[in-house]
Amino acid sequence: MAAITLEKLAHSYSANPRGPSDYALKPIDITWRDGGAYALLGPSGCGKTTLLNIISGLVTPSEGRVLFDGKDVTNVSTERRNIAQVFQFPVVYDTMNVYDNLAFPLKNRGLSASAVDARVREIADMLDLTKDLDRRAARLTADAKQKISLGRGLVRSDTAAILFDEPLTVIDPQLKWELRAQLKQLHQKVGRTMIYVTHDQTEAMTFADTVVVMYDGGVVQVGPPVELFRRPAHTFVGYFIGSPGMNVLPARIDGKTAYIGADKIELRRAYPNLPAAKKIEIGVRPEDLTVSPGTDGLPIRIDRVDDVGRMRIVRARHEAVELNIVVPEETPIPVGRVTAVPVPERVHVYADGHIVEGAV
Ligand SMILES: Nc1ncnc2c1ncn2[C@@H]1O[C@H](COP(=O)(O)OP(=O)(O)OP(=O)(O)O)[C@@H](O)[C@H]1O
Repeated sequence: MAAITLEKLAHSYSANPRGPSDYALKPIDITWRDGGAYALLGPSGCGKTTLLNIISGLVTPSEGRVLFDGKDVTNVSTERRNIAQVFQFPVVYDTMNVYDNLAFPLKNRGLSASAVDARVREIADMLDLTKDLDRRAARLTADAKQKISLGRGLVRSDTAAILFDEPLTVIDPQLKWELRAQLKQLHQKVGRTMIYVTHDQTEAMTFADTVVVMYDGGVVQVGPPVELFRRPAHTFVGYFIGSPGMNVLPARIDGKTAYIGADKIELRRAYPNLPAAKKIEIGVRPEDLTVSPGTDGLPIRIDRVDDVGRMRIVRARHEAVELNIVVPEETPIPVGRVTAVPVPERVHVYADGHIVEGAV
C-alpha cells in the first residue's frame, strides 16, 4: 500500500507545448492517502486516463513528479511500481479456469500453494465467483469475465494501489448496481489505496470517500461526495454532479444582495471583494429552491413539470434563464404568479466559474 503524491504534475502529448491548450493535464498538486478510496470523475477527454496512466507508469509526465510513500517513482517502470490495474474490458486467460485466472498473479509472485489457495477462495467468495471456480473463463459471460478481472486486481495483498479504469462499462445495468456496492465493501475489506476512473457520477459517489473532479485537463475540486453536492467549488462541478445539475444565473452583487436581471435575492454573506472584470454568477441546486405563491424570490414562469417517481422536476424560467426546481412528490405546486425561493445559505457566488467566499 502507498500514499500517492502528484507534485507539480502536468502533461502534454506535444513535444513543444506552446500554451495551456496544448496540455492534456494542467499542473496538479495532490496527495492521495494510503488506503483511501478515490474516484477521478470528469467528462470524456478531460484527462482522466492520462492521469491514471501516469500513476501506473504507462505514460511519463512531461513535468513534475510522482511519489509513492514519498519515494520518487516518476521514471520507474510499471512492473516495478507494483500497481494492479482493472480496465474497461476483461483481461482474462480464456483457456484457464476461473481459479487459475485468480491464482496467476499470486503464483507469479512465488506464493506457496496453500497461501494461493486461501487467497483465491477469499476473493472468489467476495465476488460471488466460488461456484464458477472450475469453469473455463471462455465459457463465461462478459459480466463474469469482468468480475474475474476485478478479482485479479484485488487478489494480491502487496500492491501499492489498485487502479480501475471505467471497470463497469461492460456490466449489465442490473448487476452494475450490485457490483458498485460490492466494490465499496471490498475496499473496506482489503483496505488498499484505490483509484477509480469514471465519467459516471453515481459510480464515483458510491465508490469513493474522496472524489477528484476533472475538467478540461485540470482538477477543479477534491472532496467527499457531500461537499461536491453542497458546495461545488466550480460551476462545472455544480452542473456535472447532481441530476438535474445546479442552476447558474448571471448576477450582480452589492453587499448581501444579488441582483438577477430586474429582481433580487438576499444572501447570507457579503462579497465586498468581487473582481470587477470577471463574470459573476450565482449557483443554487434545484433541491434548494422552492416554488412559492408569495412575492419573495425570483418571479418564474413554469414551462412544464416532469414526474420522475419520488419527486417532480419543475422546469421554469426566470426571464430568459432556465431553472430547475425539485419538488417532493407529496408537496403541492402552486399555480398562477409564483416565485423561486432559495435556501439562503445554499446560494453560492462564482467569479469566472470559481466559488468566492463571502464575508459574514
Ligand atoms: N496518446 C495520445 N496522444 C495525443 N493526445 C492524446 C493521447 N491520449 C490522449 N490524448 C488527448 O489528451 C486529452 C485527454 O485524454 P484522456 O484520454 O486522458 O481523457 P479521458 O478523460 O480519459 O477521456 P475518455 O473518458 O474519453 O477516455 C484528450 O484531448 C485526448 O485527445
